Amino acid sequence: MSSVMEKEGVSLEELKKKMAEFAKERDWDQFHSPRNLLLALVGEVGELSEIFQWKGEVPRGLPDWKDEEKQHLGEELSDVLLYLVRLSDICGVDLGKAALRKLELNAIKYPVKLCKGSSKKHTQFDGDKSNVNGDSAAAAVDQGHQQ
Ligand SMILES: Nc1ccn([C@H]2C[C@H](O)[C@@H](COP(=O)(O)OP(=O)(O)OP(=O)(O)O)O2)c(=O)n1
Repeated sequence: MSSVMEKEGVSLEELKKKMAEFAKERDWDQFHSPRNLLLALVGEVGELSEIFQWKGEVPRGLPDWKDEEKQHLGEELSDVLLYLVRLSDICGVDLGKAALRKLELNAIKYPVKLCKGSSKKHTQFDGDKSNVNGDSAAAAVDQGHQQ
């Protein structure tokens, strides 16, 4: 166990394999259907939200939180991540690739020159709307990948 906890970095692929092993050893594949995993994920997002509930805004880095509170936060964040990784796997989606593609789409939808310092949604930008059309952004990203 200590070797796992001392590890510096972890990949989505590793988490995917560990979740698959975890489920297989327990004969839980039967329960890990897309819908069940989605509901479990949403439940864990609820548990994560409870940690922040009624606290008001909290400063970045959570400097005033006790170690136990931060550890609990790490556990709930992990539950969300693990169910998300498992849901993606069971749905046949390569989450790492999908996330990288989405980052590229986001960069096209939110060009620095239009949105720097603004939290507006891309549909609210003035100016060149051709830059912020989701379909054309997707086509541009996918064409780039084919070249
Ligand atoms: N059928 C299941 C049940 C659990 N888990 C794994 C994924 C989560 O990381 C964690 C969730 O376990 P619990 O449902 O016991 O939830 P918590 O860990 O949040 O515990 P509690 O609800 O008691 O706070 O266990 C899983 O993969 N498949």
